[in-house]
Amino acid sequence: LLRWNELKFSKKGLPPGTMGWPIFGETTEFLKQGPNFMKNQRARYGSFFKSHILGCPTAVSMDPELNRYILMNEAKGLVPGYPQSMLDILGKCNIAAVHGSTHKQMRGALLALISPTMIKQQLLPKIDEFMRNFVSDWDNKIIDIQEKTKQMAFLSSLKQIASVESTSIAREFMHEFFKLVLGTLSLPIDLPGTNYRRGLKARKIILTILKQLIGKRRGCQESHKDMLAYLMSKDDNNRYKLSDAEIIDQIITILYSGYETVSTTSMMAVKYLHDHPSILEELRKEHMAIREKKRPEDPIEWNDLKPMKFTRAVRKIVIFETSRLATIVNGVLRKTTEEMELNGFVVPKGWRIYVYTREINYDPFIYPDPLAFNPWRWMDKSLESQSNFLIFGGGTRQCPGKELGIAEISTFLHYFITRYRWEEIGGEKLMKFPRVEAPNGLHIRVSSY
Ligand code: HEM
Repeated sequence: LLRWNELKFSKKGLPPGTMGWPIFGETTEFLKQGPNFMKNQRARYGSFFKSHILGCPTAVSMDPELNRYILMNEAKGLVPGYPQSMLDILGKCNIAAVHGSTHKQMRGALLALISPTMIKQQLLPKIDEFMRNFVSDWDNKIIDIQEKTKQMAFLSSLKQIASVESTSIAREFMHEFFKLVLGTLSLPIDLPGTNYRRGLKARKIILTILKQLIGKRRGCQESHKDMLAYLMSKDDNNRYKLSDAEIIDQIITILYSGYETVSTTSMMAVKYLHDHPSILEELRKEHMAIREKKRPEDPIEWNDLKPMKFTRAVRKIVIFETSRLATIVNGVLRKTTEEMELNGFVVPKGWRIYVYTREINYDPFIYPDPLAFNPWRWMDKSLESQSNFLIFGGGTRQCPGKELGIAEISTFLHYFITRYRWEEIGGEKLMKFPRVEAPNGLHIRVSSY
């Protein structure tokens, strides 16, 4: 069978590599060996090789030049290649499901919602209020920081989107949203009891909740200041007039894209800071200095996040060094809409392309002593502007939520480290691949500082 499968994919010009078993390909090896699978294949076949993983013939690129080309050239037929289960559940108007002018329209509408001006004037006050309340009653408790950061990422977004907080709607929405996320990461088998089926059901319930919210807003005179109000606004300030279906998928996009990225980065920042007490102390000193200039009820403002020397470093600690070392995002997926030549090889139509960026994070030439948690390396600004800095993706789909994500995580850490000290209960497993997660949670004992 292995031989037969290799022959089936031995068309002239394809990139080198192996395809594994019919149907299953090399998925088991990929998931079991993790990053070593990719490293071994690269050692044998070079930085551009073929494989068959997660249900699709796939060309894997670990070549920096080629990665850049792929990310910049969506118009040449290199469109997002996320799994069908994900697109079914996230909706037809989801940003990863649309291309060309529709993508421009949806991305433009999103950028207008989360621009620096919007963050400064509207979102940060909401984030601040949310974070200070969210961490307010953790004293003397044992908490699962993984569970808490997941709730934090979701509920903070929901507050920014629809000013909904700690109500029964928020709880129901969160419950369904967690099922939706699981569904997007599962095999698309639509049978009773599968995560995929549950995810589709959760989408239906979420649609009903959002339609009711939109209907209520239309029926009342009260004015709101949140993302939903902006999306629904008919005045000239809103250049992008979206249909209700588009508004709903846009909201699901915002919730989904900022969920695992923000929650996992926050959890891992708490973990790394716990493991590096001297870095935590330095960080805390600076944050205490911000607090001392304020009354207890004063919020964190844009200016607190921007110019201060150390807060700049905080941004980097939480986002860049944590994302680099933990590799929150292993890479991004594209697919070919037609047969094309890449690096002198032929990639057939419909193949998936895995722009696998994980190994860049541990390249000792870019990051000396790459396995050390050393936030100060990011004080050298040129690291961030390098073309192989792909923590937030690159090209036409580079993350539009970068500043918002940074603002959320920074504010969370501000309130957490200025109010509390914490210790890990210890001994809990932490997985780094294929996703960063603590299968049994990450429990910490929190006490006031
Ligand atoms: C630490 C936080 C974050 C990280 C590491 C991160 C990372 C990424 C990466 C790697 C991509 C590229 C995906 C691709 O090329 O296919 C991306 C795209 C995207 N991100 Fe983020 N992200 C973060 C936070 C956020 C937040 C808070 C939002 C909220 C709105 C967001 C919204 C998006 C959207 C909508 C896209 C798709 C853009 C498009 O297709 O045009 N992200 N992000």
